[in-house]
Amino acid sequence: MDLTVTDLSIARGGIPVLGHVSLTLRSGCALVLRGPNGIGKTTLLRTIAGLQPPLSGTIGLPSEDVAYAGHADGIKSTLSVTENLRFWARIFGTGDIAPALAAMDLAALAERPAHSLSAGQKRRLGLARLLVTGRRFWLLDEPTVSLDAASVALFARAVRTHLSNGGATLMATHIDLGIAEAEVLDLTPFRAAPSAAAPGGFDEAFA
Ligand SMILES: Nc1ncnc2c1ncn2[C@@H]1O[C@H](COP(=O)(O)OP(=O)(O)OP(=O)(O)O)[C@@H](O)[C@H]1O
Repeated sequence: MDLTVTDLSIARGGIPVLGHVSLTLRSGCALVLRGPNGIGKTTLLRTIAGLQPPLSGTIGLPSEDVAYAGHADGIKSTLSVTENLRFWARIFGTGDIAPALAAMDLAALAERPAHSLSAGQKRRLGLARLLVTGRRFWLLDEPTVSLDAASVALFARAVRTHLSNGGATLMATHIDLGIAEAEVLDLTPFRAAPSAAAPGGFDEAFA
């Protein structure tokens, strides 16, 4: 089954940001969301991930098949790298964490408490989490923030492997991951017309 988004309109903090977005993401494919700061890339990913409702339109996807990696890494700081991954493997009902440790070059850091990792190492752990979910559709918001060139290359390889195993990725990123088959969707033409904020609308508890 594909991930389909049809005629979706979305808001953030009560203010419409994007209107009438449609896209399809098929197995084995990567789609990159582009557009200027504030256009609504994060809001679109959050909506597709089910973290907020759309204003209108439909999202057709098997929600149990989606893994979302947002700006926060979702790491438990008092647990070690291994314990973090085992925790997520249990949540998602998967088993072996060794391939995820290897893919994101975390084996040497396996017993380190997560709070002692550098920003880039934490990001690698957050991305390794995707690998233990066993989920087919990865929704990724700026996945390469804090990563050095070698780690970006590791991540790009993990994405390519995921695609070749029938997975798919929808990601917002400003950098070129060198994934030849990736398509690009520029959200600029879907910017919502300016309108008044909904009553009480600006701030959101869930930023
Ligand atoms: N917590 C929030 N409460 C209210 N408005 C918000 C909140 N977070 C973002 N916004 C606004 O929603 C709009 C869309 O923001 P969003 O983060 O989706 O854009 P983006 O394309 O991901 O931006 P960037 O490239 O800077 O990450 C922007 O105008 C932003 O100011």
